[in-house]
Amino acid sequence: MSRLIVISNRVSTPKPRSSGGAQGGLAVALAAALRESRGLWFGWSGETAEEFTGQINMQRVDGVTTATVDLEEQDVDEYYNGYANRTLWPLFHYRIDLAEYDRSFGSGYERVNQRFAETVAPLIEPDDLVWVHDYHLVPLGQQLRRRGLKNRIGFFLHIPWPPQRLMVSLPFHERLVRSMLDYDLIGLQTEEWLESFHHYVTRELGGTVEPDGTIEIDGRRVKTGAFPIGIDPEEFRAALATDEARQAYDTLKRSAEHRKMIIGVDRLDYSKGLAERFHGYRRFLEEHPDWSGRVSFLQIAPPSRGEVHTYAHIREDLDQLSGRINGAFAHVDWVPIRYVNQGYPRAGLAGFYRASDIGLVTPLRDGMNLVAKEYVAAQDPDDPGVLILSRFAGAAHQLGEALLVNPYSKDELSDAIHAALSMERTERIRRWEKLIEAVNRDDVGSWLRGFVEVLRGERTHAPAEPAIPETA
Ligand SMILES: O=P(O)(O)OC[C@H]1O[C@H](O[C@H]2O[C@H](CO)[C@@H](O)[C@H](O)[C@H]2O)[C@H](O)[C@@H](O)[C@@H]1O
Ligand SMILES: O=c1ccn([C@@H]2O[C@H](COP(=O)(O)OP(=O)(O)O)[C@@H](O)[C@H]2O)c(=O)[nH]1
Repeated sequence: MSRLIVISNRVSTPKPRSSGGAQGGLAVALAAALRESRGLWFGWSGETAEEFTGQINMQRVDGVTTATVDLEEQDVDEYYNGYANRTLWPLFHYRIDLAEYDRSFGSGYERVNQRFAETVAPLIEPDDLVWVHDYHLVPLGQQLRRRGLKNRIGFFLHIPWPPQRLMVSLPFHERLVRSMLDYDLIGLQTEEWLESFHHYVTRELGGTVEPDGTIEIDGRRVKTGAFPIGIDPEEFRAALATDEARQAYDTLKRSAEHRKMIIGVDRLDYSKGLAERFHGYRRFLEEHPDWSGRVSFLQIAPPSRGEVHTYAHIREDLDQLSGRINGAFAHVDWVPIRYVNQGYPRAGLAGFYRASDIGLVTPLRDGMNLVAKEYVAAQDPDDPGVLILSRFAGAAHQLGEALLVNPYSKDELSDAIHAALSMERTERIRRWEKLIEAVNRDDVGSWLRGFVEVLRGERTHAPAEPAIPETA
């Protein structure tokens, strides 16, 4: 079997199983594939050095080899904080109003992609299968080809692909997309993003798309497909069975004092629709005063990408917004919103999800959203909670039995919260059974196998995606 080489901006260094170290499903699944193929995971260490030396820090933990490099501060500013998170992230989440372009971001991005390529290329053997991840590394395949690599190289984008009319607002967009033609396979999360990508390729590059998703441009053929990422439901249920999860469950239940609990868990990111969610909850409190003191909303929002100014601003906005809502509606013995700017380990989150009657997952745009799937996996089959899910999250394509909402509409959010709080147990069970079936079916293992089999040429194209229902 050929070795798998995974390349991504961040590398999740495995924690020894003996230490009981918790990791996300993605890291666990990739680690399993890397272990099986005796492969390698390469990326940025998350650290900076005064000068880029290309010195690789190799580690081998539980049969998984990781190789990381430090970047210069200027690299981090221009590549990670700059082009990746100030240019591509907002644009790809349809926020051209927030997208910034600076020539230095573009050159920093190219420089880091070149540095990654020159550092990792000597570690790659002729039979290896190379899998590049995400918007930080779009041109990496091209850089590897320039260094003579003939291997099969695949690329998976974890975030949405924007409509062609937005994509063209990116300076030098054609150059970026043409660099992708050096991959053998390009994967997106859903058919919707895949369609946008195909649309761009046909309209802007004059390419053609064959029925199996292969694109052809100037004699070059690249396979494309939708591969929805998932969680590892078994691993998540195991997290739920730990003492840490039980403690988290008890703490939240005790603090709720028989009130209904609503939970949101998101990185502090404008794409997650947190302000709109708070406004929707406020609308619910205004429209349903009978629920005053009988429901509590816990929003967990760990800070993210704090060096990017748009992220610092949302933090200030949400502090004010939650304060205003609590000021307007709280009683001496009840606050409507508990807003926590801190991250929790997954086992703790599993307990919090289980203790909550509603999972409120309302991003304005999201490649997938694994929190939605984790919330479903954590529920009690005999008395499950209700998932309220944005129709603009990739996860809505698989989780059509959630209450699907337009996250921009306060009214829809308010109505959905009311419907969820009033939903009969039989209806909650009926919906949850469909949801858990989808979570189990489209799990992280089938995502990984699906992509790798097509990249290896063992399968011709991605499995078909079930149609998204028109109504919730
Ligand atoms: O590495 P950070 O800058 O701290 O950001 C965290 C990750 O955010 C993005 O996640 C995406 O991937 C998820 C899994 O496929 C998906 O469910 C979610 O919708 C996406 O937003 C980003 O794409 C990752 O590279 C980051 O590591
Ligand atoms: O305090 C927290 C908040 C989030 N997460 C995890 O971070 C991931 C978030 O993934 P998602 O796809 O929902 O969004 P992203 O942050 O990747 O855009 C999920 O696995 C969460 O369980 C976590 O471990 N602790």
